[in-house]
Amino acid sequence: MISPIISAMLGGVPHKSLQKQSSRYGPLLHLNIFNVPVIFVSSASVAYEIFREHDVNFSFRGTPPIDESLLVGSFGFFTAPYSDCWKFMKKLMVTKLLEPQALERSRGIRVYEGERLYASLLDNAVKNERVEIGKEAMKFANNIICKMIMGRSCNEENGEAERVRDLVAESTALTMKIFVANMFQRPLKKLGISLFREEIMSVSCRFDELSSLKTFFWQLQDLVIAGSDPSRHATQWTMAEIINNPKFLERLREEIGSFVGETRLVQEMDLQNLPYLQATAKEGLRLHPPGAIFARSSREGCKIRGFYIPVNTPLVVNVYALMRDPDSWEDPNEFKRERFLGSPRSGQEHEREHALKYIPFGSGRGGCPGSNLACTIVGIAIGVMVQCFDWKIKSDKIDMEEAPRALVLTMARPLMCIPVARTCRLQVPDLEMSLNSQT
Ligand code: HEM
Repeated sequence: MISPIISAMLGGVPHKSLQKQSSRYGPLLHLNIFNVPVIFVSSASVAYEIFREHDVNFSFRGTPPIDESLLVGSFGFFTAPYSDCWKFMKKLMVTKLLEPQALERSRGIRVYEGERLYASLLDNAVKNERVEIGKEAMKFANNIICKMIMGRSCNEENGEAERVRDLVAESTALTMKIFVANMFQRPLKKLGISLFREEIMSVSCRFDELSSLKTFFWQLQDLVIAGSDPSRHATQWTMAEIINNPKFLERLREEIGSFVGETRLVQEMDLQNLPYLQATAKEGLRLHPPGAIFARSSREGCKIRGFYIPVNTPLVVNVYALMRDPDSWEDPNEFKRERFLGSPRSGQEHEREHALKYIPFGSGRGGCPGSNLACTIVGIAIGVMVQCFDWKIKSDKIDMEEAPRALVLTMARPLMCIPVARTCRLQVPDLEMSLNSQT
């Protein structure tokens, strides 16, 4: 069984191959790979048990394989051990940037960037130019996050912004390698092998060279990477689902039309009144979670379902398999927004059930602190694209194939389409004026 697991991780589409192995051997696999015990989890009930009973024990992502690197060194949010320092950093980040009051203070930034996204797509539409949806979404998310952190977006004119976005994409593309290097570092160290060191250090050094980011703490660079790339993938996958199903597009447009109208651009404040849009984005994240797999490591020995798990055992949670688990979801492979519509149930039981099944933002103490911001970014991007444009594609249907060898769920072929401006009475925003009204 071990060799299919290794080839799953290094060869095909890892979350899918692991899902296949789990459906054959069970939702909790405990394997010894090159003498390294590894646990694979692929069902909601097992994940829930782990994060309910052993959350602190599994809140650490393991010792980074290359300590001096910016991407994996032990000072970032992703790699720092759970400690008072980590808790302090996280609290600071949440209170200053990500909690609802902080998001309220930075709302002007997202309104402005929404208008900028619209103006840029309108320009492409006038020129009948093809756009890569993922690139537009990345630009949008990256500008927002950089502005929220540094007070300004990166400079488009001197190529700085492009370099930052490329480095963010390169960093996420490296996650599979970092993941493997991290998991097998003990046997590799013994053999004197430092896997992928050169590639990781190269991206790290180029990040370090960027003068615009010099003012950042390392942790804030982590935020730029953690926030921009998943938002790009989430927007791209969900737009692909929408374009493939014209009825979805119509229904969303109807909703936006009836609440927002046709004379102003949809924005963040509207999202709470647009349940279809919210449900569409949620379902997009369920079916195509950008973080398809996440890994943690045990800080001490513990028992899970009767099995003893030794200290420093890597735990691999297959988010993708978990959110397509037929025991938790009806028609798990179908894009059904209805599952997130209807009267919201509240109370502990519902929250428990929800936490059990729906984990595109991870779980427990290491879970994503940017989930509210992420839902807003993805919601506005999709809202603007749906409200203002029709989308022409080359073939009848968009190919939904997933790229191989990626831990971040990536489309095998980027979504390219031509925006066609709709005949609505929307004013082209005066970006100069909006800029002055930003907080
Ligand atoms: C659609 C967009 C996003 C998705 C799908 C996503 C998903 C995730 C996932 C799966 C994790 C790992 C969770 C775990 O190990 O349990 C994570 C961690 C994290 N995310 Fe997000 N994320 C998104 C957007 C953002 C944004 C916008 C920010 C902030 C600007 C952000 C900041 C972080 C940070 C700092 C961590 C590390 C947390 C820790 O180690 O304590 N993410 N995210």
